[in-house]
Amino acid sequence: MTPNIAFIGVGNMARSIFSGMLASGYPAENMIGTSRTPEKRDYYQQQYGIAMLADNDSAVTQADVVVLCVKPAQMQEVIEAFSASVREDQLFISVAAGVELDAMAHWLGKPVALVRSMPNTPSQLGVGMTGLIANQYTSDEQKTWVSELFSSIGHSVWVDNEEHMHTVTSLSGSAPAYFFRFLESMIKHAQQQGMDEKTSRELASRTMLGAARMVIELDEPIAQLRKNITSPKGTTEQALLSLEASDIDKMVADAMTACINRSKEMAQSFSAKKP
Ligand SMILES: NC(=O)C1=CN([C@@H]2O[C@H](COP(=O)(O)OP(=O)(O)OC[C@H]3O[C@@H](n4cnc5c(N)ncnc54)[C@H](O)[C@@H]3O)[C@@H](O)[C@H]2O)C=CC1
Ligand SMILES: O=C(O)[C@@H]1CCC=N1
Repeated sequence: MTPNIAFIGVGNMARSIFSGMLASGYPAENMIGTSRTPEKRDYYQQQYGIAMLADNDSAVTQADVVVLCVKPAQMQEVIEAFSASVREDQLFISVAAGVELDAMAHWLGKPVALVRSMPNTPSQLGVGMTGLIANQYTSDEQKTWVSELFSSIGHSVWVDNEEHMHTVTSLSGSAPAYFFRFLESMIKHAQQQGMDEKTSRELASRTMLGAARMVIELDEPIAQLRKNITSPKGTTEQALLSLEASDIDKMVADAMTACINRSKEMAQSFSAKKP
């Protein structure tokens, strides 16, 4: 039987997950979403055909699996408000950055299966990348089901140490934004050279896609793929020398460290809210 899934707090991430699931054939009649905003409820219900409710408690009651998609700062209040309706046969999956299993288990108040995930927005196209970790009440069967769920919207990896979720956030959860930012700079510069936005966007973004596919599909070191493009005394060499002069390793390490530090800071502040 297909499990009923409730998405608590439908926004960017919930939409990315359920639209990917719908595209891979998960039935809309087995999905419920919640939102406090009437316009959003109407929009998602009409656009995606899933039932949209205002009441989290009612959505949780109807669900076999509950996907918690509110912002990290809202998680405690939202979970505690429906915790009386939690059943021990349910599976909870959180997508929130920086909210640890321990804190969520405490707010849920019962020994329930709980998975912390860190997905990303490419999930909406079925090419997401998700990091996962489960608590001690999650069975192997439930873990397999969760792997299958995230496989339907891309790829997933389990980590065995929750500390690694900070690194996952910096490598895949937040990272589409770094790549978008890099593309924005490239497209802006091409436009400064007089090329129109549409043409520059197509050239740069299809190149990013092609480069990523080469890394994934060809069994070659990334440095070798780079060297294959870099003719001695050629054009690429000059671009790469310029990136090295700007200390690209440091720039990237600083950005990832800032992401990791914020994730750790959030984990600390949410766990501190436990009595
Ligand atoms: N956007 C992204 O790329 C990623 C986001 N995440 C995580 O996903 C979660 C959601 O992020 P976004 O979707 O970007 O935020 P969002 O703001 O687009 O979505 C959150 C939604 O929750 C709704 N909401 C707030 N309080 C509610 C309540 N009491 N009852 C029902 N709905 C309520 C809001 O109206 C909003 O539509 C966060 O915890 C974030 O850390 C994780 C990975 C990637
Ligand atoms: O920026 C954030 O906090 C969320 C988590 C990963 C991507 N977006």
